[in-house]
Amino acid sequence: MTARSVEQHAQHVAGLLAPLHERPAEEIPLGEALGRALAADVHSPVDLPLFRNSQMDGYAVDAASIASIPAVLPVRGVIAAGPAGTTTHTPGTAYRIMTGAPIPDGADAIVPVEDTEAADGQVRIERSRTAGEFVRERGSDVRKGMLLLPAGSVLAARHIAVLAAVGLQRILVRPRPRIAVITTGAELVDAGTTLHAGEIYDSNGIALASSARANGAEVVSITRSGDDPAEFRTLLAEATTTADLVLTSGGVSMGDFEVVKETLSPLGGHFGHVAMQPGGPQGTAVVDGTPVLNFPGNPVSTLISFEVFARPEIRRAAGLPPTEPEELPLAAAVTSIPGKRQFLRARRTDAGVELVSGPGSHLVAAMAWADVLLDVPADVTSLDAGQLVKVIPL
Ligand SMILES: Nc1nc2c(c(=O)[nH]1)N[C@H]1C(S)=C(S)[C@@H](COP(=O)(O)OP(=O)(O)OC[C@H]3O[C@@H](n4cnc5c(N)ncnc54)[C@H](O)[C@@H]3O)O[C@H]1N2
Ligand code: MOO
Repeated sequence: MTARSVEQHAQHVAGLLAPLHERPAEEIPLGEALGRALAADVHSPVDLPLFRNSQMDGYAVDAASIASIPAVLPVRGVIAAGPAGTTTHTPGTAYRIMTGAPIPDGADAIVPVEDTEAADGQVRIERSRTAGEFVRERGSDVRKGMLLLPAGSVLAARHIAVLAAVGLQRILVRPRPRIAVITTGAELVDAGTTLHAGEIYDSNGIALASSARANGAEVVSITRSGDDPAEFRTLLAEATTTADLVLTSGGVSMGDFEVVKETLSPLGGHFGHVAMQPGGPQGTAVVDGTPVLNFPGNPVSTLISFEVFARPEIRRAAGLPPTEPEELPLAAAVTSIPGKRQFLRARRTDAGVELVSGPGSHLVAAMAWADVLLDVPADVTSLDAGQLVKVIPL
């Protein structure tokens, strides 16, 4: 059986995952919007600042009255930031005013308190100010109706700040793909369980779920099946009721207990080899109308399969920008397997990109130490020190 290329399999996966991109935008509270992508342009419903206000704690005056200094002006009152009626300025007088408080109509400058001395209902001003100084004009930041943030903006705290400042409570964002994770293997147990001979901790469940979340997905369930096809089929049926995409790990290769392959092959699943390492054995299926990606069980294979096949589609569905590969020099020469695209674990150093491990797909600690995958094309078997190479940021 000839292996598919990575590009061919990625294209096949993209076709299966097309429904992820058709889900409608959803309206959510602003407080839950961190990291979400705006589904539509947001225009400001108001001017910002909302009203003309003081930039300093000090005195609201008219610049003309303090043109010659020192000037001594009667203080007509105190204006705090907060609910207030309108006040009107009389030339030659001052109001004590706080930062953010509305400026009296007719006042055109604020004198910071540091440049003043108050006594007996009067203020002595030691320094002139020109009209407009320390005055925050209404609409000087944004005008009502102006584009605040374009569709596609991925909301960071600063974006949420301005949406809150204009008083928006709910916003329209791209939906998060709902993902279910099923791990398989009779050897798997939860952390915190006493290990018996032959057992290992299930790391792929939490790893795939974390990968999905890190790329904008909502994880609806993480479950685990032993090697019994009926058990796996039941979990799958449950998963497809809530998920837009199911990710599985393990059970896809050439062993006697390949629960995923055994269950899904008769249901029209496709299982075969992709010319890559790690991540060679791959499966795909559509179950009850829901796409299912079947990644190999080795911990590094599972994570790299996610990076290569699932991450681009999940990010796109969530409205997140793609992770762009980088070109960096190689610290030391590298050899690679002929005929397979290799994704080697590496990290950026001052000397260039450096491998952190050999190619073994069980080396889960080395995967953690990597910050990039060195992407070696299938037809390349050696790379020289200093050569520019393609890396995929993790
Ligand atoms: N005769 C052949 N054997 C294998 C081939 C092959 O082509 N011919 N391919 C190898 C490659 S490459 C990979 S990758 C694995 C894929 O195997 P499966 O997807 O069937 O995965 P399992 O056999 O279930 O597990 C492989 C390995 O990973 C460990 N594992 C599985 N699930 C988890 C988990 N949730 N958390 C932590 N570790 C997990 C499992 O214990 C095994 O060690 O097949 C090769 N064999
Ligand atoms: O291709 Mo498998 O995923 O190396 O270990």
